[in-house]
Amino acid sequence: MAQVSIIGGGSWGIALAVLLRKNGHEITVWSALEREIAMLREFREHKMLPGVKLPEEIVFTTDDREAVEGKDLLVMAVASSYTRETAHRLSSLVAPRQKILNVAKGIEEHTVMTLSEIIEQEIPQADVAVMSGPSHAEEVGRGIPTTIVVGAGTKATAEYIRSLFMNEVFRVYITPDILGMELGGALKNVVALAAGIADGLGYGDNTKAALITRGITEIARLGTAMGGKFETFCGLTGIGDLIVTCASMHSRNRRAGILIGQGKTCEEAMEEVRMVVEGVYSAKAAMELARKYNVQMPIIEQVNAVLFEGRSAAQAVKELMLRDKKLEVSDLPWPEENR
Ligand SMILES: NC(=O)C1=CN([C@@H]2O[C@H](COP(=O)(O)OP(=O)(O)OC[C@H]3O[C@@H](n4cnc5c(N)ncnc54)[C@H](OP(=O)(O)O)[C@@H]3O)[C@@H](O)[C@H]2O)C=CC1
Ligand SMILES: O=C(CO)COP(=O)(O)O
Repeated sequence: MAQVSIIGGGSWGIALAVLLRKNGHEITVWSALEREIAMLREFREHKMLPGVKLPEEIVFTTDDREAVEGKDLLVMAVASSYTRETAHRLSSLVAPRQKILNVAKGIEEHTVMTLSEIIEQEIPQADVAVMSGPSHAEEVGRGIPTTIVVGAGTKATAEYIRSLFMNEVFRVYITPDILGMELGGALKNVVALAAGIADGLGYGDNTKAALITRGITEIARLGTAMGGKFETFCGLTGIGDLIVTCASMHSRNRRAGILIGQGKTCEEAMEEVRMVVEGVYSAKAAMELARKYNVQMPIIEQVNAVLFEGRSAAQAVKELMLRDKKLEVSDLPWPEENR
């Protein structure tokens, strides 16, 4: 049995707390917000996971020391915009090579760093790993079969973390390609906003399939230019997570996109969804990275224009449809060129 702390009491952190408790581990849930902890203690349920009872044995705390000291694993489940300040706050309490698993998805806007890079910068003594894949908290909380990937700096760390999480409804794969995983997880949220916008405009399955397929092409183009492995973008943390996020009503990014497609502003949509819409924060960072690595990301460019420059959603779709004519796969030769 391991001692695990979940850092952040949002829906994903709580779903993972319930899963890990079912696997027999001792769980502490930490939040920076006293009010969140008081509600979880009192109601033993998270508002976004109705019907998922939080076992009595889970300890809830706002005490940093209680959350960190002596734990076998810290699961960083705060929204990406709080990753740096939370890591900074807890840093001095983290022991050398203490394991930290980031489960949030995002890229920091002003530094364009991935979340594991931020944690490593703030807590250099930690052994940092990531977990990502198609996994809505609402379904994991209900024990619906789910597959996911753990990436780590060593195989031993990845295998250890897998041993804590894996059970008959939660299958865990492992990989050394942390960068590819994190880029896939962050960038799919921006494409999911586009998929939601298309739904909000009343478009259909053809449009959705186009956005998913061309979206993963964009993600892989940037991701491989940055050093991620192409195969990772074809896997659970790439196309897998993109499909689930573009297709599911559980997705906050898709739901925010639908509202924007229906005519709401970005701020109004975020207000209405009332949970973290990570794609809005990753969109600008993605554009910055596209410029830095000199790759084309037309869908992500149009999402930025709609979110931040006042372009109408319908105009953005028109611009995507009428952009320069292209080959589908850029380096396939024509028969006549081989003669
Ligand atoms: N929900 C899902 O299905 C999945 C979510 N994720 C990722 O997990 C991350 C968290 O998402 P989710 O749990 O759904 O988000 P929620 O909107 O449910 O919760 C927001 C998170 O932000 C934290 N937070 C809010 N204010 C502060 C603060 N001042 N300081 C520190 N932390 C704060 C909350 O902590 P607290 O509650 O303690 O206040 C909570 O962990 C996101 O990056 C998301 O992309 C990944 C896979 C699945
Ligand atoms: O990452 C997720 C599922 O894998 C959750 O996506 P949303 O943040 O859009 O809800």
